[in-house]
Amino acid sequence: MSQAVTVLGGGITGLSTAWFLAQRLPPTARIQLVEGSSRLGGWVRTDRREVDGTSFIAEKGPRTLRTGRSREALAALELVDDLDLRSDVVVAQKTSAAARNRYILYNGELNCMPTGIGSLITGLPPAVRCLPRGVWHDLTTKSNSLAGVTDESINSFVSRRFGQDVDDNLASAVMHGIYAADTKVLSARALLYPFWLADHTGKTGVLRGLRRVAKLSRARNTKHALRDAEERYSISKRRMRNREFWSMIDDASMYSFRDGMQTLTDRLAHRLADYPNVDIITGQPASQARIGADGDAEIVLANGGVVRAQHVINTLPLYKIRSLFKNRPSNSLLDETPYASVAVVNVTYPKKNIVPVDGFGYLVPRASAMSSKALGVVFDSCSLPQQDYDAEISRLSVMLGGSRFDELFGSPATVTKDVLENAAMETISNHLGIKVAPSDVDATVGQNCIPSYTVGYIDRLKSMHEWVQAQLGGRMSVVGAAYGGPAVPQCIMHARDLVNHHLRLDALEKPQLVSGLEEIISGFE
Ligand SMILES: C=Cc1c2[nH]c(c1C)Cc1[nH]c(c(CCC(=O)O)c1C)Cc1[nH]c(c(C)c1CCC(=O)O)Cc1[nH]c(c(C)c1C=C)C2
Repeated sequence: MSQAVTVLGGGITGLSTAWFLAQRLPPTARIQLVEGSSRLGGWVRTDRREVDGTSFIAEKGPRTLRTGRSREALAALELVDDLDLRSDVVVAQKTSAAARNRYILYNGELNCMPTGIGSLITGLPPAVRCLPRGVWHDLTTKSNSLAGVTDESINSFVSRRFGQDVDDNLASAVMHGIYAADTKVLSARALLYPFWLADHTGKTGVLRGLRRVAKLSRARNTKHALRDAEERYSISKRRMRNREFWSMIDDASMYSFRDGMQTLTDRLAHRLADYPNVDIITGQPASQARIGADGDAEIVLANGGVVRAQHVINTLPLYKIRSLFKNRPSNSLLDETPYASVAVVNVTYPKKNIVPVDGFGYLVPRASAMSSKALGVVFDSCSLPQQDYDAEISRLSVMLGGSRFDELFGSPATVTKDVLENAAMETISNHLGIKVAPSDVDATVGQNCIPSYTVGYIDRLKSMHEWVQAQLGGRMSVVGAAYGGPAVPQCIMHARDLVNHHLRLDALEKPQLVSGLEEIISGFE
């Protein structure tokens, strides 16, 4: 058989993986992307809605991407550039209210997060007053990490070093906004790695230890000096070619596309379809993965069809990978990783500036959980007004559920739209005081959409590395939101890194001891 690589999953990770393969493999190599549902894009989904002749978008998943100089931000921007989406990009400038003002719900009021040292002079809002005390506590208290403990919850870590209030009012809110999960279960070692390391590798506490950790990580990064230099060179060439785009990005704190995030996945899907050596199979879930008689990897589809390849890049969520292997040995990451379900309720008003404050939106910390069914609200029209197309509208998104989904609304599989939409309207009325009737309300449930990196995650990731290597005789690797972080740019960067890594090792043609997790794991060493 001529070279063939199969990509399982047609979300942002699967599409990006197929794209990097198509870019780097010769045209004689077959690339087969298998998606179980009839739609590509996964959790990235932008609905177009129309009310009284006004058309607008409703973002159902991730809605903005971060700019900046991190490898992941640049990987996503390079992809946007290569897909010729530069003129579709809309940004929130660094100086905009959306970039500067982020709120936390505290005692029923919106408290604006400090943006700099100036906030100390203007006065800190009540939710944040615990922070200077917490910083002082960390600076003046020697390391109190427990000997022999290899991980702990973010709640335990933050309250041990900075005080319980800092977790109750601040850290829990931030983690709701990213993982829709509680800091009492999330891993400090996995999600706050530099801070956790600073505490565990010295006696000075977290903040004083950070300088030492930065030095260590600079020393470790020399390992990647060549790669980093190549990446810097590639960006500088792009800057020369498309000055206007890159300088717009330099001034921005986040971006999306005029017609929403799905622009990115749609363009990937269209460009992939143009490659004669890429086959996209939709509406056929993979039901089994096995080794065929000739030693190649085989993916059995629900209709009985079989897709053969020398290598399978599996981007499915862990709960779908579980069912692909008959009589498989147990694995703690596969078997024990919970996923959060989030309901996004898009609410549109026939009027501009409906929200009484300007900003990105607000998050609900644990301290306010009893007085709120929502995890947070995003002020979409304030963040990216370009997406309103000059219409007289205001768009908001209310995020519900997460770790309290079942307790508040029952099962995400059976909850009705009405229940969620009523909870969203109650949230908007109680927290923002908006009483006027919206022109459109639409709830969508993302069932099991965000993996929770719970305590012990890194050890489980290492065990997954071995488990993957043992499957399909070295002909499978994994990449996606459950490993190197759930943000879209992280998924894109890890897809690119995996393809480059496997090409270097020739692992896409011949079986090798690879898992796709090598670089992610080395980041924790
Ligand atoms: C559908 C709800 C989601 C919640 N978290 C995520 C989604 C898709 C995933 C996520 N959200 C953020 C990050 C970090 C991004 C980064 O660091 O670059 C991730 C992985 C941050 C974030 N949170 C909210 C927004 C609008 C953003 C910016 C990125 C994005 O658009 O996803 C708002 C928000 N998201 C959730 C809640 C509960 C919430 C509350 C206001 C859950």
